[in-house]
Amino acid sequence: MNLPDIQSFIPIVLQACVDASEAIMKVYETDFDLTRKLDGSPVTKADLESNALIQKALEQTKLPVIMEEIKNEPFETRKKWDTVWIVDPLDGTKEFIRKNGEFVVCIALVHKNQSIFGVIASPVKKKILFGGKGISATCISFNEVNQQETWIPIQAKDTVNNPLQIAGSRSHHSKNEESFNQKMRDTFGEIEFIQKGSALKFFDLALGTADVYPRFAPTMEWDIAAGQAIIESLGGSVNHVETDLPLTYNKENLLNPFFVVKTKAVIDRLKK
Ligand SMILES: Nc1ncnc2c1ncn2[C@@H]1O[C@H](COP(=O)(O)O)[C@@H](OP(=O)(O)O)[C@H]1O
Ligand SMILES: [Mg+2]
Repeated sequence: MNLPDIQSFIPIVLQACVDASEAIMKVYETDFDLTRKLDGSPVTKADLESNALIQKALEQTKLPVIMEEIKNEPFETRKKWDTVWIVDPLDGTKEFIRKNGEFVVCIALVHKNQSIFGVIASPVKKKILFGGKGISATCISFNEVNQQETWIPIQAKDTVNNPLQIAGSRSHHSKNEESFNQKMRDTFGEIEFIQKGSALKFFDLALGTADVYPRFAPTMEWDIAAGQAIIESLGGSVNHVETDLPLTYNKENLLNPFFVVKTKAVIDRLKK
C-alpha cells in the first residue's frame, strides 16, 4: 500500500482534537472521580469521553486504530495492518488529576511501522501542534483549525539554547538520567531542566524552548508516536538509546524502548 493521503486526514484529526479537548475540559472543571485500570494506572471520565469521540471521528478514515483506552486487537491481526492510527486520548492522566494543566491529546498515523504524521493538542492552552512526512510542523490555536490561510510553519532553530534545556517527565524518573546529563554538560556546558508532564514536552522541543528529551523510563507507543513525526519533520530525531535508530510502532509489545529526542540544532552541533 502506498503512503496514505495525509492531507485529506488533517481536517478530520484537527477537529477530533478540538472536540476531544472540549469534552476533557468539561470534566476537568468538575470534581471528577477516578478509577484504576487492571495495571493500576488511573482513568477518568475525560479519558473515556475523549477516547469515544476520537474513535468515532477516525472511523471516517476507514483505517484501524490502536488506542490506550480500548481492548486492542491481538498482534496476529495488528501485524497485517500497513497503516494504523495510534491514539492516546488523554496523555498525562496523573497531571490531569493533579490539575496542573500538563496533559494533551495525541494522535499519530503509523505506516509500515514508522510514525508519519502526528498531532498533539493541549486542551488548556487551546493549541494544536502537528507535522509529518510532507507536512510542515505547525502550531495553531483551536480557532484556526478551519483557517488554513493563517497557518505558519515552525522554523527549526539553528542553535541550541544556552544553557542547554533538557526536558523530562514530572512524574516518572530513572537513575540513568545522571550519566546522560553529565555527557550533555561535557558537550554543551551548562544545562537546565524543564519538567513537564505528557507529550506537552514536544511543544517545547518543536518550538525550540527545549533541546533534548532523554527518556530512560517506560512509555507506550501512543505517548510518543505523534511527537516523533512532528520532531522528525523539523529535522530532529526520536531514536532508540542504544541502536540510535528511529523508534518503530505497531510492535508486538506496545511499550517503547528507552529513547532520546534531539532537535535538529542538537544533531547538527553533535556532528561538529
Ligand atoms: N510503568 C509504565 N509503563 C508504561 N508506560 C508508562 C509507565 N509509567 C508511565 N508511563 C507512560 O508515561 C506517560 C506519561 O508521561 P510523562 O511521565 O512524561 O508525563 C503515561 O501516559 P498516560 O498519562 O496517558 O498514562 C504512560 O503511558
Ligand atoms: Mg499517555
